[in-house]
Amino acid sequence: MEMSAVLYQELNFVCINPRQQQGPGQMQALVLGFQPSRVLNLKAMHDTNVSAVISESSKQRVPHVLSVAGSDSGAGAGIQADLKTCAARGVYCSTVVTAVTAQNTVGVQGVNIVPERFVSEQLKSVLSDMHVTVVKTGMLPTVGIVEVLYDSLKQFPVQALVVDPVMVSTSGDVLAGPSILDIFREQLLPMADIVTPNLKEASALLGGIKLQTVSDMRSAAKSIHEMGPRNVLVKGGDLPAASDAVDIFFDGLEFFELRSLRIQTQNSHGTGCTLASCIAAELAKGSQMLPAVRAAKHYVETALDYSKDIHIGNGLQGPFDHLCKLKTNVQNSSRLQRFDPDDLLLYAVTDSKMNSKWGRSITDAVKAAIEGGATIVQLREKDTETSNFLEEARKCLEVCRSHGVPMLINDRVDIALACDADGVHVGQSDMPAHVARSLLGPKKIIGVSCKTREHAHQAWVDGADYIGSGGVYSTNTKANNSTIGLDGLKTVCLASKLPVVAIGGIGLSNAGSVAEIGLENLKGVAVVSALFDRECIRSEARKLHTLVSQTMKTSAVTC
Ligand SMILES: Nc1ncnc2c1ncn2[C@@H]1O[C@H](COP(=O)(O)OP(=O)(O)O)[C@@H](O)[C@H]1O
Ligand SMILES: Cc1ncc(COP(=O)(O)O)c(N)n1
Ligand SMILES: [Mg+2]
Repeated sequence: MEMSAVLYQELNFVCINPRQQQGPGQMQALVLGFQPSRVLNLKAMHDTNVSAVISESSKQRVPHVLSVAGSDSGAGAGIQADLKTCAARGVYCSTVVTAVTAQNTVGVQGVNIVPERFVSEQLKSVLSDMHVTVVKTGMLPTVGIVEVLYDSLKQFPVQALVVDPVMVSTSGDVLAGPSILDIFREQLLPMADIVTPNLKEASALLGGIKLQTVSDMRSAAKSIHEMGPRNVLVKGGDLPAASDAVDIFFDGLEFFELRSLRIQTQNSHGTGCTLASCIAAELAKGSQMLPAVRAAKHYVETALDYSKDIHIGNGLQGPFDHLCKLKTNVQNSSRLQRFDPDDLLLYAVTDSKMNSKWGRSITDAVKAAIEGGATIVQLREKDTETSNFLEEARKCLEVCRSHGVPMLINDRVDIALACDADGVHVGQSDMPAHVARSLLGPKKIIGVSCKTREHAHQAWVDGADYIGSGGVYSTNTKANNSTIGLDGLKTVCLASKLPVVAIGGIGLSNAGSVAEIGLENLKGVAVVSALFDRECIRSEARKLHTLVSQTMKTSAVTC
């Protein structure tokens, strides 16, 4: 069973229709992290026929999102935004139109609701034939339409359901009235893998309470989670006086505060639809939930930034350009976000020997690590020739950028400069951090390996952004590396104000002990073999992410 799970995952989710592949479908659902109860109708897997799974791979089914939403004639939001988002993310998108709106940059001038029997007919046409991976919902204007959707999903189960509970447009026009709230709470939310209300929608779901602060958003996410969805994202695009765009993600156990720069623009019509369809697209490609949400937030930020000055229409709510990446080399432009110490939580460090041992490219390994939950990546390629390294670094950077994950280069400042990586990590015998800083400039991230108080102090003086401290335990990825143990790690943490990531021999068996030392500036663990010397990088990353984030949270409370 375990073996099949591993093999199935490495096939990159080719078999995506659980109705036709009940055994492997169940397996895939588990690997993707969706609870079997959500993947309706699936039978327990007793005897996975691995060869059948492999032959399925030759069919090359594409990841497919079905958008069940309203049409926006101005094409900034609704079905049109979903189609463009999925296209931009390389995912097929089919559509079931629930309403046709006459809408522009001024507001919504009219709404024509599609009769529920015809919504049902559209759902049947698509779901009975087209191997949908993920359903994303937007404007669901009547109780009857929610009912037919619920029935269709029971009849034709999919791997995940993303619910954007659209009620009011950015312009303030009502798209679905309060009459749908009960059925949302009772039927749709308990079935959802994630629900993504904005402030007004979260307030409506909770009976009209006021939501004005990030702390209110946390309480709202918790209360909405009690209605049954597996994950909740309360979006803070409309948070008053917020300098960052802050969203709160809650998976029932942990809260994550997802921040990005707030782009100064009027062209923010359709951000919610775009965010939800991008989450759906990333899930359809095999991503875990939190990395999918992070990637979607980064995509919205990048597209808003690219489109901040475009001018379409005379109203206050302009559309933005979802396909900006096709027009310029936006994906290779610099990261927008500042360095966030919380990015150190699960720090993946690559190793060329391990990748060749398992027959993987660096890019595939990095992609799997990110999809499993790695929050920052360092390319540490000691045996790769410079030209190959640069080529791979460019490919990896594309993957990292599209997920909003920072990518650093170990030691090689030249490679970091040549590919415009987000920064470097230097050891005590590499280029001094202050020299790297003067070459890379103030915006890049610089990390320094430190074993002692003195190293930590020097890193601060040199203008480093974080410290990598270790080896905490012994490791065979670094020859002649002395270990400092948990005590040495504590000494370094206490000696510095810089955020610290622990490194050296850390894996599932001991990451918990590291994370529970409970010092405020210990922000995460860096792992090499525990990810890249494993058959299934994605599932190892997922397990490590859960372990480290939960342990850190508990220790932070008790300290
Ligand atoms: N000006 C902005 N700059 C950057 N991100 C933004 C901006 N406005 C909204 N967002 C982000 O867009 C996403 C959609 O949020 P929001 O606008 O609140 O939803 P909705 O469109 O449903 O009202 C969220 O991730 C939010 O943080
Ligand atoms: C058909 C349709 N669906 C959804 C929205 C919400 O988008 P926004 O909140 O950005 O106005 C919209 N305006 N129109
Ligand atoms: Mg908005």
